[in-house]
Amino acid sequence: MAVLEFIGDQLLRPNRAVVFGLGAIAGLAMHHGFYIHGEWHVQAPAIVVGHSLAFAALFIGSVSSSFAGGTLTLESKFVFRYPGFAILGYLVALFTSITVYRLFFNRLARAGFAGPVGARITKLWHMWACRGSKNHLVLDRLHRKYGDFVRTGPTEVTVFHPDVYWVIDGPKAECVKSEWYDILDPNLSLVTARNKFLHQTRRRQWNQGFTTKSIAQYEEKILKYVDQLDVCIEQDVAAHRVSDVRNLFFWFGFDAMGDFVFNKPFNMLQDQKWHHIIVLLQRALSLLGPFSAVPWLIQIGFKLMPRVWILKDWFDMVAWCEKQMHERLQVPEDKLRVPDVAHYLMEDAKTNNFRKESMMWLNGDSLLAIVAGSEPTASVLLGIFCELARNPAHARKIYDEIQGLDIRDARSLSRAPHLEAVISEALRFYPVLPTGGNRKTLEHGVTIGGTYIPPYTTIVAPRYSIMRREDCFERGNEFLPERWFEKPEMIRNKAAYAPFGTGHHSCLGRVLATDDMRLVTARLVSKYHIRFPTGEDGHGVLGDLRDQFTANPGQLHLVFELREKQ
Ligand code: HEM
Repeated sequence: MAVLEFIGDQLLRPNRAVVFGLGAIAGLAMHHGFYIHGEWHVQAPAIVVGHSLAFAALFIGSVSSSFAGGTLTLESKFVFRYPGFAILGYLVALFTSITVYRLFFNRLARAGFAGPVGARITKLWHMWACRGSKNHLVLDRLHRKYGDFVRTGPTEVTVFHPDVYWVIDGPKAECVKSEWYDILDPNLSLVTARNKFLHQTRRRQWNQGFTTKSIAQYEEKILKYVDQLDVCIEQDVAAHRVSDVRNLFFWFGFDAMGDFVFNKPFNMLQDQKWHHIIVLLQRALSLLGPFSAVPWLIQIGFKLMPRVWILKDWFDMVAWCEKQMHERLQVPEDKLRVPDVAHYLMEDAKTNNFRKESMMWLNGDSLLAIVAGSEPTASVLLGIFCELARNPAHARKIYDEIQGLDIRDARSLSRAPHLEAVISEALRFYPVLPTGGNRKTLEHGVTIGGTYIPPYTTIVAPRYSIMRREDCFERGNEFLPERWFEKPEMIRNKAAYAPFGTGHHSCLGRVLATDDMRLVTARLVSKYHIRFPTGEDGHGVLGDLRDQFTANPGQLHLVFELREKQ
C-alpha cells in the first residue's frame, strides 16, 4: 500500500492509515527498543528536545516537499495533517504500549504487587497525590489499604516491612540509590553518589571532618548559638511574649551549621530575622514535595527551564551554596581558629589541583552540608519541645536528672536517661526523612520479609509509617519516651527504627546532631518551664508538616517561664 496516493495527475494525498501505521511502528520500536531498557530520566530533557525537533522536521519536510520544483505536489489540506497523522500514530502507539506493558507484563505486574491503578501506569499519579507535599500521609493510607508491599509506581514498590532498612542498606545490601539521587546532575555529592565506589571514596574524605576531635571543636562553636538562642528566649520572657519556636530553632540550626561548615554564621539569632538566602532555600526545597515522585520531570524542569518559577530559586540557591564554598576557598587556613567541615572537603580539591571533577564534588557537597547540617536538627528539636509542652512530666524528669551534670558538655548529658529517651522518641515520632531515601534493586532483586522484589525496582521505605508500626512499637502513635529505658518491652522490633539510616549510607552527622539536641534541651529545660500559649496545642508541628524529602514541620509557639531557682 503506497504512503502517498495520486489525486488527479500531479497532486498527491497521503494514505492516512499507512502514515498513521508507520508512526505507530516507530512508537512501538521506541518503547520496546529503547525506553523499556535501562534508565532515561537524565536523558529526559534531551528526549523532549529530540522529539520536538523531529516533529518540527516532519512538518518542515512536509511543507518543503509539497512545493517541490515550485509547484504544489501535496494536496494543501494535507500539508500539516500528513506529519500530524504520523506523530499521532507514534504517540498513540507509544503510550498505549507503555500502559499495557506496565499494567500487565512488566516484572511487578507479573509478580502481582497490588497498588492503585494510576500508580501502576505512571508516577504522575503519585505527583498529583503529593501536590500538598503530604507523601507521608499518602503512603500511610496506601499501607492501610494494600498492606506491607504496595506498588506505587510502574517500577516502584513501597515496603512497610521493618526488615527493609537492613536489606537495602545493611552490609550485604545489593541495592543502589534510586534515580532521585541524580537530582544534582551534573554536580556530585556524597549523599547523591549512586556509584558505590565513588560514594565510599568520598565518604572517607567526609569522615575526616567527623572524628571525635572535630565534633568536639564544632560543639564548642555550637555552644555560642545555644547561648544566643537562650538570649532570644530571655527577651521574649522579659517582654511577656510568646516565643515563635519554629523560627528560633531554624535560626539556631542554620547559624550553627554556617559556623561549623563554613566558619561563617548567618547571624539570624542575633538579628532575630531570616536571612534572605535561607528563605530562598526553603522555597526552593518545597519543589521536592510534589516533584520528588517524578525524577525525570525534575530533570526536564532543571535543564530546560532553569529560570522559570520556583526552579529559579533552586538555581539561585545552588549558586549561592557554591559561592559559599568558593569564598571559603579564599580564606587562608591559618585564619581559622579551628578547622570547619569545608576544610576537610577542600583537601581533595587541593590535592587534585582544583580539577573540574573535584570542584563538582565541592559544589554538590556544599549544598548537602548546608541542608543536612541545619534543618534536620531544627525539626527534631521542634518535636521535642512540642512534646515537653504537651507533657510537662518529661521536662520535670529531665530537669531532675540534669542536676549535677554539666549542661555545657554533651558527653556529661548523655548520662541523663530520660533526656536520651526523649531524643530517641522524637527521632522516631518526628522523622527527618519521612519517606525519602529510595533505593533500587540490582540484577538479582532482593527478598524482604519473605517477599521477593524483582530486579531494577525502586524501593521506598517510609520511616513515618514504619517507625509507628504497632507490631514494632507498642502504642506507636503515641509519644512515649519510657519505651527507651523503663519499658523496653514496648519496643517489639528495633529493626523498624532507623532515623539516621543504616550502614554505609547512614548519617555522618548523627553524633553531632544528637549532641546539639542534648545541649539545647538541657539548657532550656534547666532554666524555663515550658507550656503552650492559649489556643496552641502543638498540633501544627506534625499536622502541617510538609514532606519535601526532608521534613518541614509546621508552626509552634510556646511560653517560656523562668524557673523560680533563677
Ligand atoms: C536529627 C538530625 C539528623 C537526622 C535524623 C539525619 C538523618 C539522616 C539520614 C536518614 C540520612 C540518609 C539519607 C539518605 O539515605 O539519602 C542522612 C545522611 C547524611 N547526613 Fe544526616 N541527619 C541529621 C543531621 C545531620 C547533621 C547535623 C549533619 C552534619 C552535616 C548530617 C550530615 C549527613 C550527611 C553528610 C549524610 C550523607 C551520608 C552518606 O550518604 O554517606 N546530618 N542523615
